[in-house]
Amino acid sequence: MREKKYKNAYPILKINAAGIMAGNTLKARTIAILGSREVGKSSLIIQFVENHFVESYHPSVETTFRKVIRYKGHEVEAEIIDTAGQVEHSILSFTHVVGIHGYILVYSVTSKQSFEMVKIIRNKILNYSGRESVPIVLVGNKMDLHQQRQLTFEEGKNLASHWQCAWTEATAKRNDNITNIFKLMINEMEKDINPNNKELSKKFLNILRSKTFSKLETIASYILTSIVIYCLKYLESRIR
Ligand SMILES: Nc1nc2c(ncn2[C@@H]2O[C@H](COP(=O)(O)OP(=O)(O)OP(=O)(O)O)[C@@H](O)[C@H]2O)c(=O)[nH]1
Repeated sequence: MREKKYKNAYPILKINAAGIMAGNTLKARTIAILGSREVGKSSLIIQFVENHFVESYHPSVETTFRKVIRYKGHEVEAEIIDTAGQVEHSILSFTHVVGIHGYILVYSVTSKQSFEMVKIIRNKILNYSGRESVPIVLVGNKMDLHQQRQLTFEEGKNLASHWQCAWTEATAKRNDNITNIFKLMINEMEKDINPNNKELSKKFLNILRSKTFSKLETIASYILTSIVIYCLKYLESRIR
């Protein structure tokens, strides 16, 4: 496997343990880009960081890029990890969830298999992190390849609404929606760190629902057990 060389690439995987406030507004955020091979992960990053498109394909070795992103009046120092494409036998390691603030999960609109792979990857992330949800932007790349499309716009959109995450289609080749992917990512990460009242009440309601549910189950099984005991005692007294 050849290692790609890029202007702004740092051939290291040094991950911050948490978001760091440097000065007043500069925040550091670590983003991992995951997905099947050849879906265009490196191309998306290179287009975003270096403003050009790489036509040739070389399988990636993990590489880290940095870019300062301006977002809602703040500057975010993004560390973007370009991972090697995931294949069935090598999906994700534990290092991909340590110190990562957000995930860009990429599929190609020309590959159903890559769409299935993002589902597997998300499950792995949730399992490793032990969380019910993490900040995710789902990206359907290669939207310029109309003739080769295997996935509709709606399929991507529906999956994202099921996961309650951000989603967009994009094309690294035509440079469409690339900056938007990273703005969506920052938005998702900020929501996760500073949830607004609506999101807080949603989370609270979910907890309440699950607690109420388990409470109801306990009460129901208590009542049922009491009835059975009462019936047995009644039968016993009748027999005597
Ligand atoms: N038509 C088209 N081709 C693209 C697009 N994005 C990437 N490609 C091409 O798809 C191939 C794979 O792109 P990469 O960026 O290397 O894919 P990757 O996901 O990083 O691949 P791995 O390193 O194996 O994980 C390259 O030949 C790119 O030129 C796109 O938006 N449209």
